[in-house]
Amino acid sequence: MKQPFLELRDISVVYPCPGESLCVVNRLDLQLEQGEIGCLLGASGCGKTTILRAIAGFEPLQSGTIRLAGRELSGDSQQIAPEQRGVGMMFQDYALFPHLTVEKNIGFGLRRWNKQERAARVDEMLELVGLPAERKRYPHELSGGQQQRVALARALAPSPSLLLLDEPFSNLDVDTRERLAFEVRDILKQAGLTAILVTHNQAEAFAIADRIGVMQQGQIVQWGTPLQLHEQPANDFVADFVRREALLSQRAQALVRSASA
Ligand SMILES: Nc1ncnc2c1ncn2[C@@H]1O[C@H](COP(=O)(O)OP(=O)(O)OP(=O)(O)O)[C@@H](O)[C@H]1O
Repeated sequence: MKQPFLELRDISVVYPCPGESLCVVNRLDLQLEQGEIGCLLGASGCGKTTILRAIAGFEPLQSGTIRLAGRELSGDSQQIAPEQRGVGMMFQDYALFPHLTVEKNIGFGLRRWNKQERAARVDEMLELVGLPAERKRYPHELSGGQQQRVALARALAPSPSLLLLDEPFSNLDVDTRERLAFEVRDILKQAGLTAILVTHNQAEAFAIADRIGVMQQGQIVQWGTPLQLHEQPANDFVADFVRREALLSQRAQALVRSASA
């Protein structure tokens, strides 16, 4: 039987707290095929970031296994170090180096590459995110949206097998975040990358994801396409969550229209 590209099987993550332990991720399953964009959507504190940290190797599992591209990353038998997982990360605060130009920021993870290969890869990434003219600028000379595109280029440059995006748009204004969500989807699809995005913003999830997991208290209540969540919510919690934002994103509207055409 064909294995999924990314598989989280029955994983639990527990934080030690004074007097008791806090089970933040509770026997969770998740599967993603190569080239798919998954999204974990849920209220603050439901465990979204913890799942990304477990995939990246920063949080040990209490139980369960994480496999990527046929390799066990975390499980009973082994715990691969974060830098050996082939997993890239991108966060909400850009985390760009302020004293480095755009091209040096993008090339930062390629220091072991030879000079020509590194320069060619940086050029390719600048083209991909549409910023070749900004290559000599410093982060403070760019808009928030441009900075986030540099952060994306830097995360993609070493060709990770999987990209994790933790609330990447939350520091941006509403118009920019919606536009950038669509742009990022296009860039990821062009690069053929498998990715997981974490957000509590439904419009963002619908704009970017092939599959969305609605989370509640450390579990995924429903894992489905945007259309499935919208048309066949698994229970009242999912229905309320999906309905909560009165205006659906443009993509959700387009999906509903094309399905009923
Ligand atoms: N290192 C830690 N030690 C103890 N508890 C933690 C730790 N990190 C997170 N938690 C707790 O675990 C729970 C889940 O946190 P997590 O950051 O995964 O949630 P989240 O869904 O990403 O929330 P948000 O949307 O606010 O970022 C929260 O109750 C949080 O307070």
